[in-house]
Amino acid sequence: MIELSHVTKRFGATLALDDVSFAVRPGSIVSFLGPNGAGKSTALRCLVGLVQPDTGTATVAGVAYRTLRSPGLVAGVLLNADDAHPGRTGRETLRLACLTLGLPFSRADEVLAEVGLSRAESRRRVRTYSLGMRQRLGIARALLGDPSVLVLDEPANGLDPQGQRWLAGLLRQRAERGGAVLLSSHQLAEVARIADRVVMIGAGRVLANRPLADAGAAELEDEYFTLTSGVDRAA
Ligand SMILES: Nc1ncnc2c1ncn2[C@@H]1O[C@H](COP(=O)(O)OP(=O)(O)OP(=O)(O)O)[C@@H](O)[C@H]1O
Repeated sequence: MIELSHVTKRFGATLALDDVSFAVRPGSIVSFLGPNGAGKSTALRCLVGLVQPDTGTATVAGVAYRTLRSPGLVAGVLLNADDAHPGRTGRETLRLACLTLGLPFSRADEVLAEVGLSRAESRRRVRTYSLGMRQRLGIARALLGDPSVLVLDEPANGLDPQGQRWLAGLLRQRAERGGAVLLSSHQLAEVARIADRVVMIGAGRVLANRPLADAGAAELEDEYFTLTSGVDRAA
């Protein structure tokens, strides 16, 4: 379970989040949608303890992320595909993470295969990776501890169409195994294909929180533009 409850966050004069509440239940995929500056990343950062809400609570698996002893075993997080050190290989990056999480090195090779990074690619330095390859490495890092919660900021960014389809399948598998998946996205077609629910946010406020059911990309696009058209950027 992922839960934000009445979260408000102000940066100086900017009200980035205004009484934001929503939950992601086990077994479901929720997509977080909103214009640039709407507050999506701030909400995700609140969830993983990188931003402290002014009021309200943000929890994963029922507790504040920063109180978890081995967070990577509970919640897999991808906030920025450029987190990995450019001078290390993909495999070294994951092996280091295995050490932190107390996992055997063989787990690094398992997730590398799962995200489709080949043996040769995993032995190249991250600075030589394309955006899509860095994104796959970031997803591998999030999956390493086989967590029941995934928090992913624009995970499909840079993935080719095959990669996007692969990601959709992977996230669906995690949800079917009882995982709670929260991802932010700007790609409406991807959201319509992947998610069970959509939470739309504008100027820090939740504008809609509803199941997607059979809604297609066109319907979602209409709703998105209707809801966000009158909303100013966070101010
Ligand atoms: N550390 C910070 N200091 C000052 N303002 C911030 C900070 N972090 C975010 N903001 C502001 O808070 C608002 C919400 O930003 P946020 O990054 O959460 O939006 P977003 O929905 O993720 O946008 P995008 O789609 O462009 O990634 C913006 O006005 C942004 O400028």
